[in-house]
Amino acid sequence: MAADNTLDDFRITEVPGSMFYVPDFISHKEEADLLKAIPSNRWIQLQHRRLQTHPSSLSKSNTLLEAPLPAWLVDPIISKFKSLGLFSDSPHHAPNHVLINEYNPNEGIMPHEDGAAYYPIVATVSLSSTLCLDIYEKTQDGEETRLNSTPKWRVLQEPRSLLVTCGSAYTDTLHGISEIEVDEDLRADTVANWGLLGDSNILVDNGGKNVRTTRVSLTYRDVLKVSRVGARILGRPRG
Ligand SMILES: O=C(O)CCC(=O)C(=O)O
Ligand SMILES: [Fe+2]
Repeated sequence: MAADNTLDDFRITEVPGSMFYVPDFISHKEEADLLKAIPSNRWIQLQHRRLQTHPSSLSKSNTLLEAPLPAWLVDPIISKFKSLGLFSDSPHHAPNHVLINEYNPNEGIMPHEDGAAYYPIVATVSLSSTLCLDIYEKTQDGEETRLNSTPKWRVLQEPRSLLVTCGSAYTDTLHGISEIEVDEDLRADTVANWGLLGDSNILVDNGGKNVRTTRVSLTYRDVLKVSRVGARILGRPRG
């Protein structure tokens, strides 16, 4: 990413609402440093991926106990967000929560919405492997909101890239990662962010296929409800 780029240079115009894809958002060295810094003892193993949350997971009422993010999750990523103006309109003007997901080949995440616990912006940094994020349109059927069973768009996430989803792209769609080993039929007319990719030639040379290896994603969000109870326990006066 060049220093004079603005977020609008990276808009995925095919997807309504606001979605942006920034290739090479971080360097190879920054990627390697992040992978090394991820603590090996904080993973929670799920059936189809493993994950960890920083500074901690949300309570049942979707409240975050106020605590700083670890330094390695702040620099360089949040400084780079600031230079793009990301999170400037969100309540805390910066992300306060990071979810780290790790997917082996054949692993993924079911279509879902990120929901109302967060301000409607999510910024995802991808590490190690390329894969496709499937985006589904919600359709209104009378009172009922339904999910179309086939993805409407596919966004390819390369290692070191940033994907930003906000506005109606956040509220009116679902996203998921299919549990496959190879993403196929990757072409200009099937990948929404094709023109923004860092290296589309590698896909062309590979017959439109991407063979997945293990991918790690860092999803940055601003949790709306923050409790200061932790600060009080640490000795701040009440009231
Ligand atoms: O790994 C990703 O890119 C998506 C993760 C995700 O959707 C989530 O954690 O809510
Ligand atoms: Fe999500």
